[in-house]
Amino acid sequence: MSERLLVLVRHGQSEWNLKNLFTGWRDPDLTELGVEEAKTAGKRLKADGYTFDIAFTSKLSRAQKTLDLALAELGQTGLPTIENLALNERDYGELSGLNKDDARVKWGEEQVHIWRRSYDVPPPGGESLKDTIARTLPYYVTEILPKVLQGNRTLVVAHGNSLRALIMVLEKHTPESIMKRELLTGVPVIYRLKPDSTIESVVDLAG
Ligand SMILES: O=C(O)[C@@H](CO)OP(=O)(O)O
Repeated sequence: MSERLLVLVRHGQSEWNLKNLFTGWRDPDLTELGVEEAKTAGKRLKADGYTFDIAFTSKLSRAQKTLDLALAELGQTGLPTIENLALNERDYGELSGLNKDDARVKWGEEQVHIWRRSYDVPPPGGESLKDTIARTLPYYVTEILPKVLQGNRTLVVAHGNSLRALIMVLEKHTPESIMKRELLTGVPVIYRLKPDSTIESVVDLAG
Protein backbone atom coordinates (compact mmCIF):
# COMPACT_ATOMS: atom_id res chain seq x y z
CA MET A 1 0.00 0.00 0.00
CA SER A 2 1.23 3.45 -0.86
CA GLU A 3 2.39 5.57 2.06
CA ARG A 4 1.11 8.91 0.76
CA LEU A 5 3.56 10.64 3.12
CA LEU A 6 3.80 14.44 3.23
CA VAL A 7 6.14 16.11 5.71
CA LEU A 8 6.14 19.88 6.13
CA VAL A 9 9.03 21.69 7.83
CA ARG A 10 9.38 25.40 8.50
CA HIS A 11 12.97 26.63 8.04
CA GLY A 12 15.22 27.01 11.09
CA GLN A 13 15.57 30.36 12.85
CA SER A 14 16.79 33.11 10.48
CA GLU A 15 18.87 36.18 11.31
CA TRP A 16 15.72 38.27 10.96
CA ASN A 17 13.63 35.95 13.16
CA LEU A 18 16.32 36.55 15.79
CA LYS A 19 16.27 40.33 15.24
CA ASN A 20 12.43 40.28 15.33
CA LEU A 21 12.10 41.81 11.85
CA PHE A 22 9.30 41.20 9.34
CA THR A 23 10.99 39.10 6.68
CA GLY A 24 8.65 38.01 3.90
CA TRP A 25 10.51 37.78 0.57
CA ARG A 26 13.77 39.19 1.99
CA ASP A 27 16.52 36.60 2.12
CA PRO A 28 18.41 36.49 5.45
CA ASP A 29 20.58 33.49 6.33
CA LEU A 30 19.99 30.98 9.12
CA THR A 31 21.41 31.74 12.57
CA GLU A 32 23.59 29.20 14.39
CA LEU A 33 20.45 28.10 16.23
CA GLY A 34 18.64 27.84 12.88
CA VAL A 35 21.38 25.55 11.57
CA GLU A 36 21.01 23.38 14.67
CA GLU A 37 17.20 23.33 14.31
CA ALA A 38 17.55 22.22 10.69
CA LYS A 39 19.94 19.43 11.67
CA THR A 40 17.63 18.40 14.51
CA ALA A 41 14.70 18.17 12.08
CA GLY A 42 16.71 15.74 9.97
CA LYS A 43 17.83 13.75 13.02
CA ARG A 44 14.28 13.44 14.35
CA LEU A 45 12.95 12.26 10.99
CA LYS A 46 15.81 9.79 10.67
CA ALA A 47 15.29 8.49 14.21
CA ASP A 48 11.62 7.85 13.37
CA GLY A 49 12.63 5.91 10.25
CA TYR A 50 11.57 8.40 7.55
CA THR A 51 13.22 8.56 4.14
CA PHE A 52 12.06 10.59 1.16
CA ASP A 53 11.72 10.26 -2.62
CA ILE A 54 11.39 13.95 -3.46
CA ALA A 55 11.66 17.35 -1.80
CA PHE A 56 10.18 20.77 -2.54
CA THR A 57 11.38 24.12 -1.25
CA SER A 58 11.14 27.84 -1.94
CA LYS A 59 13.53 30.20 -3.73
CA LEU A 60 14.72 31.64 -0.40
CA SER A 61 18.01 30.53 1.11
CA ARG A 62 16.78 29.95 4.68
CA ALA A 63 14.45 27.22 3.43
CA GLN A 64 16.96 25.76 0.96
CA LYS A 65 19.69 25.60 3.60
CA THR A 66 17.33 24.00 6.10
CA LEU A 67 16.45 21.36 3.52
CA ASP A 68 20.13 20.70 2.70
CA LEU A 69 21.06 20.37 6.38
CA ALA A 70 18.11 18.07 7.12
CA LEU A 71 18.88 15.90 4.09
CA ALA A 72 22.52 15.58 5.18
CA GLU A 73 21.35 14.26 8.56
CA LEU A 74 18.97 11.87 6.81
CA GLY A 75 21.84 10.61 4.64
CA GLN A 76 19.87 11.80 1.60
CA THR A 77 22.06 14.54 0.15
CA GLY A 78 21.29 14.75 -3.57
CA LEU A 79 17.61 13.87 -3.21
CA PRO A 80 15.66 15.20 -6.23
CA THR A 81 14.60 18.69 -5.12
CA ILE A 82 12.33 21.21 -6.79
CA GLU A 83 12.50 24.91 -5.88
CA ASN A 84 9.60 27.20 -6.66
CA LEU A 85 8.56 30.77 -5.86
CA ALA A 86 5.10 29.47 -5.04
CA LEU A 87 6.48 28.20 -1.72
CA ASN A 88 8.13 31.52 -0.77
CA GLU A 89 7.08 33.22 2.46
CA ARG A 90 4.12 35.56 2.25
CA ASP A 91 5.20 38.98 0.90
CA TYR A 92 5.16 41.34 3.88
CA GLY A 93 5.11 44.42 1.61
CA GLU A 94 5.97 47.68 3.35
CA LEU A 95 6.44 45.90 6.68
CA SER A 96 9.45 43.94 5.33
CA GLY A 97 12.55 44.84 7.34
CA LEU A 98 10.64 46.64 10.11
CA ASN A 99 10.93 45.55 13.74
CA LYS A 100 7.74 43.82 14.94
CA ASP A 101 7.78 45.62 18.32
CA ASP A 102 8.30 49.01 16.63
CA ALA A 103 5.34 48.19 14.37
CA ARG A 104 3.18 47.44 17.45
CA VAL A 105 4.11 50.83 18.91
CA LYS A 106 3.30 52.59 15.63
CA TRP A 107 0.09 50.78 14.59
CA GLY A 108 -1.07 49.06 17.80
CA GLU A 109 -0.93 45.45 18.98
CA GLU A 110 -4.26 44.45 17.46
CA GLN A 111 -3.59 45.82 13.97
CA VAL A 112 -0.20 44.13 13.81
CA HIS A 113 -1.71 40.83 14.97
CA ILE A 114 -4.37 41.12 12.26
CA TRP A 115 -1.71 41.74 9.61
CA ARG A 116 0.35 38.78 10.89
CA ARG A 117 -2.33 36.16 11.46
CA SER A 118 -5.66 37.10 9.88
CA TYR A 119 -6.94 35.26 6.83
CA ASP A 120 -7.75 38.11 4.50
CA VAL A 121 -6.28 41.40 5.73
CA PRO A 122 -3.05 42.09 3.80
CA PRO A 123 -0.22 44.11 5.34
CA PRO A 124 0.30 47.38 3.39
CA GLY A 125 1.56 46.47 -0.10
CA GLY A 126 1.86 42.79 0.82
CA GLU A 127 0.00 39.47 0.76
CA SER A 128 -2.73 38.27 3.12
CA LEU A 129 -2.87 34.57 3.94
CA LYS A 130 -5.69 34.37 1.39
CA ASP A 131 -3.39 35.88 -1.26
CA THR A 132 -0.66 33.44 -0.23
CA ILE A 133 -3.05 30.50 -0.61
CA ALA A 134 -3.88 31.77 -4.10
CA ARG A 135 -0.30 31.04 -5.20
CA THR A 136 0.67 28.09 -2.95
CA LEU A 137 -2.49 25.99 -3.39
CA PRO A 138 -2.40 25.70 -7.22
CA TYR A 139 1.26 24.67 -6.97
CA TYR A 140 0.44 22.13 -4.26
CA VAL A 141 -2.46 20.68 -6.25
CA THR A 142 -0.62 20.46 -9.59
CA GLU A 143 2.96 19.64 -8.53
CA ILE A 144 3.19 18.35 -4.96
CA LEU A 145 -0.04 16.44 -4.33
CA PRO A 146 0.24 14.21 -7.45
CA LYS A 147 3.69 13.08 -6.24
CA VAL A 148 2.30 12.26 -2.80
CA LEU A 149 -0.68 10.36 -4.22
CA GLN A 150 1.65 8.41 -6.54
CA GLY A 151 3.44 7.14 -3.43
CA ASN A 152 6.47 9.42 -3.43
CA ARG A 153 7.46 10.17 0.15
CA THR A 154 7.50 13.96 -0.02
CA LEU A 155 9.33 16.56 2.08
CA VAL A 156 8.39 20.24 1.83
CA VAL A 157 10.64 22.80 3.53
CA ALA A 158 9.20 26.29 3.36
CA HIS A 159 8.01 29.16 5.57
CA GLY A 160 5.66 29.96 8.43
CA ASN A 161 2.95 31.50 6.28
CA SER A 162 3.39 29.60 3.00
CA LEU A 163 3.01 26.42 5.09
CA ARG A 164 0.10 27.85 7.11
CA ALA A 165 -1.56 28.48 3.74
CA LEU A 166 -1.29 24.78 2.84
CA ILE A 167 -2.19 23.70 6.35
CA MET A 168 -5.35 25.84 6.30
CA VAL A 169 -6.57 23.77 3.36
CA LEU A 170 -5.20 20.40 4.53
CA GLU A 171 -6.52 20.73 8.10
CA LYS A 172 -9.71 22.50 6.97
CA HIS A 173 -9.21 25.51 9.23
CA THR A 174 -11.69 28.37 9.37
CA PRO A 175 -10.49 31.99 9.08
CA GLU A 176 -10.80 32.07 12.89
CA SER A 177 -8.99 28.82 13.72
CA ILE A 178 -6.08 29.46 11.33
CA MET A 179 -5.19 32.56 13.38
CA LYS A 180 -3.98 30.28 16.17
CA ARG A 181 -2.16 27.70 14.00
CA GLU A 182 1.53 28.41 14.57
CA LEU A 183 4.53 26.54 13.19
CA LEU A 184 7.75 26.28 15.15
CA THR A 185 11.04 26.65 13.27
CA GLY A 186 12.52 23.30 12.27
CA VAL A 187 9.75 21.13 13.69
CA PRO A 188 8.28 18.60 11.22
CA VAL A 189 4.55 18.12 10.77
CA ILE A 190 3.91 14.64 9.35
CA TYR A 191 0.80 13.87 7.32
CA ARG A 192 -0.42 10.69 5.73
CA LEU A 193 -3.09 11.33 3.14
CA LYS A 194 -6.03 9.27 1.98
CA PRO A 195 -6.38 8.54 -1.76
CA ASP A 196 -8.88 11.42 -1.96
CA SER A 197 -6.11 13.75 -0.65
CA THR A 198 -7.74 14.40 2.74
CA ILE A 199 -5.79 13.69 5.92
CA GLU A 200 -5.58 10.13 7.22
CA SER A 201 -3.27 11.06 10.12
CA VAL A 202 -1.19 13.98 11.32
CA VAL A 203 1.67 14.04 13.79
CA ASP A 204 3.01 17.47 14.75
CA LEU A 205 6.40 16.83 16.37
CA ALA A 206 5.83 20.11 18.27
CA GLY A 207 3.42 17.96 20.36
O1 LIG B 1 8.56 37.78 9.22
C1 LIG B 1 8.05 36.86 8.56
O2 LIG B 1 8.22 36.71 7.33
C2 LIG B 1 7.16 35.87 9.27
C3 LIG B 1 7.85 34.59 9.61
O3 LIG B 1 8.99 34.78 10.37
O4 LIG B 1 6.71 36.46 10.46
P1 LIG B 1 5.27 36.25 11.10
O5 LIG B 1 5.49 35.49 12.37
O6 LIG B 1 4.78 37.64 11.33
O7 LIG B 1 4.40 35.51 10.16
